[in-house]
Amino acid sequence: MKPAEKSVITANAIDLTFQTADGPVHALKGVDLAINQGEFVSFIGPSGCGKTTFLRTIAALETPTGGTLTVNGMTADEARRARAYGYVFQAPGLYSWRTIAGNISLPLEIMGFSRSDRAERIARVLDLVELSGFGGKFPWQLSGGMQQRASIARALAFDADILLMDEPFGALDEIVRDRLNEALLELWRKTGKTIGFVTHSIPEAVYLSTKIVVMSPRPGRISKIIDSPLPRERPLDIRDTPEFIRIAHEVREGLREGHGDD
Ligand SMILES: Nc1ncnc2c1ncn2[C@@H]1O[C@H](COP(=O)(O)OP(=O)(O)OP(=O)(O)O)[C@@H](O)[C@H]1O
Repeated sequence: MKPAEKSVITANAIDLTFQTADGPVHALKGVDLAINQGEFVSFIGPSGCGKTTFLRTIAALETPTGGTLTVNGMTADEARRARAYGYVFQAPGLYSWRTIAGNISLPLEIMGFSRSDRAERIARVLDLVELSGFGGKFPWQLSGGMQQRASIARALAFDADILLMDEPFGALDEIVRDRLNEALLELWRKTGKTIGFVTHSIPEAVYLSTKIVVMSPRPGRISKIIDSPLPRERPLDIRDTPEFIRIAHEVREGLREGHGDD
């Protein structure tokens, strides 16, 4: 097997049922997926189809009620303890009383990195997200897009080779989102990380991904997996090409089919 084809996340028949006061909620049913090293995988689907739950399951923030999941050959729980991934939430979640550098430093402090190692890592990740020079600022001094870049820097600081991102740009306007999409692709190409990315946006999923996982609700399941033939180098205007429009159409069809049994 070529190194590029090594599966880093493997899900087999994952089921997850939440017990609620109103009865069981089948958030995931029979989810099978292999994510290879260096892939950029987007999860798209209507509200409630289990995108966040699946990402949280990979990160051992939820425990499946059935099936098996491995991350870097470990259980999700072992992978979490081995710090196999960074996790980026929808809201930047930066502490207002800490500077940007201080926010990035916090998990590193908890993990016991030395002061000089922390300083070196903070400088490197700020550079990666193009925020060099902003380390001394407080979150409220930065725009929403810059704050989200800072939260990505925080997730990158301990060098995990997997990055899990739950709709990180959902709250941003389209122009800022375009810029961050470009920056994220650039970062992905530079670092070779494996990325799992939740989105509601078809163009965002098609622009970013090597693989698009279309999900459908009740119960949450994968209805279609689309491997993108687009090159890894993607200027924004690739969105006007027939190939891009064809893939976007395929995703839209997948979403429609997933709704067929509603
Ligand atoms: N902790 C929980 N307890 C009970 N039900 C939950 C819990 N977390 C999620 N659910 C339910 O599981 C289903 C899947 O939710 P999930 O948040 O994963 O969907 P999603 O596709 O990410 O939705 P959205 O796009 O709105 O974020 C939903 O019906 C949701 O209400």
